[in-house]
Amino acid sequence: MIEATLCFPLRTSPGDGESESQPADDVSEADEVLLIEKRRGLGDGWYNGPGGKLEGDETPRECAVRETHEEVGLEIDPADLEKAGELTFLLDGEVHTFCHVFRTTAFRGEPRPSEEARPEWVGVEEVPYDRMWEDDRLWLPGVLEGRTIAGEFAFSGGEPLDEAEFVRHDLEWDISFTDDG
Ligand SMILES: Nc1ncnc2c1[nH]c(=O)n2[C@H]1C[C@H](O)[C@@H](COP(=O)(O)OP(=O)(O)OP(=O)(O)O)O1
Repeated sequence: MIEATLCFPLRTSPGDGESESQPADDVSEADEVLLIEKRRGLGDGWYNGPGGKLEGDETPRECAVRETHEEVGLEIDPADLEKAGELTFLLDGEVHTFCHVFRTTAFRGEPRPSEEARPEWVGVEEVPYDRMWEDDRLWLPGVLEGRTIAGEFAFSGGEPLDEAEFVRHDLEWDISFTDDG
């Protein structure tokens, strides 16, 4: 089983008379989310949050910080990540990937592209779900509203996961995580 992370930085778009966007004080104020267009690997060409697989003995929180920095250059204090979800992706009845989802309104730097990803700020009401994993439209809107989710998503048809058929899902909202990563 692969253990992976996704991270969704959120900010407030510039108001009248302001030239720059600001990190939001909390999720309810945020109206833009940083997505990436993936340039390689699983989900190549699709939009997603920055993230990827855990390496060595790092924690999910450390992984989300490292992947966000590697992919788009933002710096995040691990303590500023809020655990928002636990997603289990099944392929042909077996757990393929367990994914920890984080969001944050506190980060430093400006996003820049990398070999792995092209970053793009998008309005939380304009997320391009037709260019994302099919399951994202089921859970990401709630995560961007500040809710928590435990979800199970079943795919069928063999590897690779991003070419398999999405067949079933089960969602539980507003849960407290026993382990916040
Ligand atoms: N079904 C679904 N919906 C939404 N997001 C995902 C899935 N399946 C997934 O695997 N994912 C996410 C989980 C991870 O964040 C990425 C996949 O990670 P990947 O790009 O393979 O990991 P990296 O460590 O960045 O890869 P390399 O650096 O080794 O290329 O997609």
